[in-house]
Amino acid sequence: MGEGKQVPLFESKEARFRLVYKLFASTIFAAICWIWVYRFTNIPRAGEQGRWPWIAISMSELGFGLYWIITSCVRWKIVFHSPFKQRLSNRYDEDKLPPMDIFVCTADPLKEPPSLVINTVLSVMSYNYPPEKLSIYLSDDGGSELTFYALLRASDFSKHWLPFCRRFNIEPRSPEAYFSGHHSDDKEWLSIKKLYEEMKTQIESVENMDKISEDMRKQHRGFAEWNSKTTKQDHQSIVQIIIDGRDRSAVDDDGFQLPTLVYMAREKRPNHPHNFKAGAMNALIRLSSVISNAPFILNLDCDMYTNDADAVKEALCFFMDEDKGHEISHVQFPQDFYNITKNDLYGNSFPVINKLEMTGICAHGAAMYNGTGCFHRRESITGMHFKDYKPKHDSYSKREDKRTVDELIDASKVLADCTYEQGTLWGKQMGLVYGVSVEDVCTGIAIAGRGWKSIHYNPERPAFLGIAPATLEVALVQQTRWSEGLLQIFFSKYCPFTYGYRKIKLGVQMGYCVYLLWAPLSLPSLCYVIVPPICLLKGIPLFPQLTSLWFLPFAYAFLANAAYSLCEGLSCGQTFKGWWNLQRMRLIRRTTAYFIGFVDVIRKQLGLSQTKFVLTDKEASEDALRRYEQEVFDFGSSSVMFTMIATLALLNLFGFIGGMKSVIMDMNSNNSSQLILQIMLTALITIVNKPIYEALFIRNDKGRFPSSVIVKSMLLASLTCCLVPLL
Ligand SMILES: O=c1ccn([C@@H]2O[C@H](COP(=O)(O)OP(=O)(O)O[C@H]3O[C@H](CO)[C@@H](O)[C@H](O)[C@H]3O)[C@@H](O)[C@H]2O)c(=O)[nH]1
Ligand SMILES: [Mn+2]
Repeated sequence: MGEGKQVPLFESKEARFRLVYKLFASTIFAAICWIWVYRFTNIPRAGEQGRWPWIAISMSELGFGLYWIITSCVRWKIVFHSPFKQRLSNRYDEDKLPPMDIFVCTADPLKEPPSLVINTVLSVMSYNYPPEKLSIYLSDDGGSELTFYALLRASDFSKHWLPFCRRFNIEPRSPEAYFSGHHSDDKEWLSIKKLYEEMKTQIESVENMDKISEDMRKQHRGFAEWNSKTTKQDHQSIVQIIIDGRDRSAVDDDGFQLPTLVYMAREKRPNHPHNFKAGAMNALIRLSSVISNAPFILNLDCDMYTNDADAVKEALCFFMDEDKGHEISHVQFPQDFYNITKNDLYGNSFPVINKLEMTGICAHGAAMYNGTGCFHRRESITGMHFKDYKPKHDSYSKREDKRTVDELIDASKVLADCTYEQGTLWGKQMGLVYGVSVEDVCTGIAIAGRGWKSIHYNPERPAFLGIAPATLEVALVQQTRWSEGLLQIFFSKYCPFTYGYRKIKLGVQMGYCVYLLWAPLSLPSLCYVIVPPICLLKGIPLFPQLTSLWFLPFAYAFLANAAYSLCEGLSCGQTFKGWWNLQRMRLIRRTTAYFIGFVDVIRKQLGLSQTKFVLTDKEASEDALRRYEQEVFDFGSSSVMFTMIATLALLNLFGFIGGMKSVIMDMNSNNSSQLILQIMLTALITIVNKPIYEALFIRNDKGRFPSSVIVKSMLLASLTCCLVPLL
């Protein structure tokens, strides 16, 4: 304290050895160009056999090559940021720290059980931060009195939980996560555990009954908001201030003030589009500006509990740095999950994305906003341009709002009404952007375009942990929504290249495209798994001979890329098997979810369908959970995507068998030696797909393919093979 120029509250370090990467990447690029030349100079002449497959494969390789260039962009420069929370504590007394508003979003008491939601809420209530400066808002798009009931119970429990957390300085502070990982015989410990179990049992029994008894209803006037006509899609705005942080009697067992706790279910009417999470967030931004109006906002999904009680302080180090803090709009922590199994069968976790790619984009000044685990500056998320922003250097004194709770509720309710946004800029230039199903990424682009800088911060210990999809179907549905929403952004006015022109650095524009272009990536991928096996069956060669010089770039590009990606995965903490599993999931995603996402975007562009948001299931059946934990594929439903997966796997198996047959029967001919690379490709796809054949032919449990899928895929694949000779 007191030194002339103050030491910074965070530092940024550039990763070393980038030159080595750049050299290596140049060699791959050379190989890619060589392949392009080969494709271009060897096109079969019109009328010659195999002209169209050749053109298709060439286009795919052009697509893959261009995409590769984008992905290497996010690896060009890597910058790691680290905050100094001790310096923050030394510099600011507790009462000088800024208030913080925390938004938790939930949307469905069945897919997101209230017992899960309140664990997230309790974890953020118990931050190592002055509780009177925290205000927690729960947005319930499910409009469910079960969730409201659970939140009431949690507010009672917090009176015991907060002192317990403080006294024993425990981690993590989600009671469920804490108790499932710790044991003690201490008396106080056992008694708090008992209290938690009691609360949980009660909440779960209410969840099971699916209604609130009259007795319980009498306990809080808030229940009067629900009647027999209230449904998820049709109800008035409900706002309840469960704990008023200004109320001197709202204290925990140790006599410390409790954080403010607010429940909100914004108005829903069947004829009003509610814009999903973006709509909920915008209502929260307005509502909180009346009730607490903190300068910083933390946004969490309801399944993301905080795993680091100091996360708020760490984030503030970035915002409050005297030198650079005022330019920063948001600090994004990576999405990590607590239910990832060792080898991550469905590739749900993103170690390489979190550690490398996101830091690679951020190195150019703007971090993606990923919807959860993100701290925002209120002005920037509301829509202000950086150039209009006047940093406030005064300390953050407590707001003295003399209004009563009822007055506050009345003043804020209208802000959550359907009609409030009509004729305003909300969803366009204010708040989160409407109209795309990945509102978070789009909003991040909008904010960067307004001149703000932002930070992606990946701490050693994950600061937030959520639930990853436990079944393949749920995982693919989520990937469909993402790929579709991301491509929608590319085609919208927020396309980084046009919207960001001269406003966002080229590195960031390209970096975003790694994700925005997931959906179109499905086209070359599909081509690569369909055309080669079909051509094999017909004996049409598509790749150079083993003895030809042209073989080299193919071998090098493939092997060097695979080796690099393996090293990258291992260095980011993946296991070898985890990396292998991810390659399979990439193949599956690109040929199913991304393709469906692509088709949906085209339909939307043509005005044939509307934006939707399929909520990710946070619960799975016991049977499904067992398979998930044992890392056994779950194909047990008749999704279209499963038929696609099985058909493509069979097609490659048939292609491989057909190719082998023709080589063996025709050992010495020139043609068969030209087919070797193609056979190797189908063989590789077949090896990667091993679990799919098992689920088709060998397995007997509920996770195998349903017979309808087996029949359909067999028919489709064999029909294709039979039709080939006619082509
Ligand atoms: O109408 C809605 C729909 C969703 N949500 C909430 O949005 C969050 C994200 O939904 P989820 O089904 O868990 O989607 P994910 O794919 O897991 O979420 C990621 O991707 C979304 C965009 O597709 C972002 O909104 C999320 O923040 C980001 O974590 C959850 O808390 C939901 O409760 C709402 O509040 N209202
Ligand atoms: Mn989620």
